[in-house]
Order: sequence, then structure tokens, then C-alpha cells
Amino acid sequence: MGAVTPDGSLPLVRCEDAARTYGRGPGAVVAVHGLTCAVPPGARVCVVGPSGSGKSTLLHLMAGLDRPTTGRVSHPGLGGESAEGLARHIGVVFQGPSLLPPLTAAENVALPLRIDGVPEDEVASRTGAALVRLGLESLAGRLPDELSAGQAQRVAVARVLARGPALVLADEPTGQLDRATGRQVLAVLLTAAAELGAAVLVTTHDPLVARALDIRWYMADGRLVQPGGRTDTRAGTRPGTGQERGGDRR
Ligand SMILES: Nc1ncnc2c1ncn2[C@@H]1O[C@H](COP(=O)(O)OP(=O)(O)OP(=O)(O)O)[C@@H](O)[C@H]1O
Repeated sequence: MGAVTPDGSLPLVRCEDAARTYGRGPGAVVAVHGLTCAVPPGARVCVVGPSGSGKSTLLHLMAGLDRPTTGRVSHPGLGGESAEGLARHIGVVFQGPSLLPPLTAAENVALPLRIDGVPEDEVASRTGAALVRLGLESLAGRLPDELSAGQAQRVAVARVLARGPALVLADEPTGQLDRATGRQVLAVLLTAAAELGAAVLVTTHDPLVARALDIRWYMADGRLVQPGGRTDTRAGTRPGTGQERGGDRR
């Protein structure tokens, strides 16, 4: 547990001097250098930076999919640190195709709920609601092969949102879509997350995507930097302020 965010709530995720190095010895790559940052409930954060700047590594650390080599990543606002507990509270949207090919769109959305042991009538209602929220009800019976890339990505978003996460982490969710489709997918993601009260953190290279979010963190060479290029040793968030970097960070 740790300090609260400016509005008094515990951050959903907090990185304290978290670093991740891949490999050892002379070939080691420091993907992120001691990052300190936090995402409070309901925040809409964009992590912007060029390819290789460490955005995905940061997202994986926040999701609990990877561990920092040094420093700490914690989830004080999510009431538990186990991997299983985190998976229920954090939804991850990946860049590329992530649907299971033999399952229909609806079955893909329902699968994590079934794995969670949700009763079957509730699986049906939550799946239906998620598909409607993403405008996919007419595509519920289609297989992934029968969907466009944008439709498939919307199903992936529906699958994440059906579990009712407190935090959605989206790694370049529009990276493989054309610009118009990408914007549409991002818009429905943000609207649906807002309806559910979920915080969102999106990584992107695309300044247009970044503009759709309230808070922008910039990364370069594994560090959080200010837009002008200075290293930002701590990034924090106050939801809805449109700030470029944090004020009170922890
Ligand atoms: N599994 C790995 N093994 C070795 N190096 C890695 C590994 N994953 C990432 N890296 C390196 O870590 C650095 C940061 O990579 P990361 O994928 O986090 O950047 P990114 O900003 O998300 O890039 P992109 O926008 O291209 O996805 C890069 O130099 C990358 O080559």
C-alpha cells in the first residue's frame, strides 16, 4: 500500500523506480530505466514515443505480465497482488490479432467469463451487453476469419470490457488498422471504458491517437521525458486535466 493520489484514491498501478533489462552482460538491453509513475482510477493516459522507446515494456510491467529487474510495480487500488487477482481487474488489448480462430465473436467474448466461473446466464448477458456496447451485435456469430481487422479489434475490446476491468491497458491498439478505422476503434474503446468507469492507458506512436486522451506521457530511450525532451523522473496523473505531465505524482 502507499500514498494516495491527489483526489484521495489509491492508484490502480504504481511504478516506483521500476527498470527492466533484457539479457545480461555486454548484450543487455535496458528497455526502461527507473520509471516512477501512477495511474489513478478513471484516468485516461496515453504513452507516446518512438519505436523501441520502452512503451510496451512499461505496459507489460503495469499489467503484471512481466516483472521489473529493479524497483517495484504495485497495484494498491486493485486490492491484491496475485496474478489471478490482477487478471480480473486489468484488461489488456494487444496490437495484433488475438481472437481464438475456432470461436465466434460471441464465444471469444464469453470465454474469459467462463474461465472465471461466471454463471452461464450472466455470461450470456454480459457478453451480449459488451457486444452491443461495441456495436457488434450483428457480428456475434461470425468467426474471426469473417471479420475485418477493425471489427476483430472491437471484439478484442469487448472481450476485455465484458470482465468489467478497473484498468484497460491497450498496446498500440490501432497500430494495424488504417487511420479511420483506428480512430473509430479508439473512440468506442474510450466511450465504453468511460461507461464502465475503467481507467485506460494506451501506448502509441500516433499523435492523433494521443490527442484523444486526457493525459500524455512521453517516452524516449526507456525514460519518461517532458515534451521538450528533459527527463521526467516521475509521471503522475490527475484525471481529466489534459495535463502533459504530472503534478503530485504519488
Ligand atoms: N524480449 C526482449 N528481448 C530483448 N530486448 C527486448 C525485448 N523486448 C523488447 N526489447 C528491447 O527493449 C527496448 C524497448 O522495447 P519496447 O517493445 O518496450 O518498445 P516500444 O516503444 O513498445 O516499441 P514499439 O513501438 O516498436 O512496439 C527495445 O530496444 C527492444 O528492442
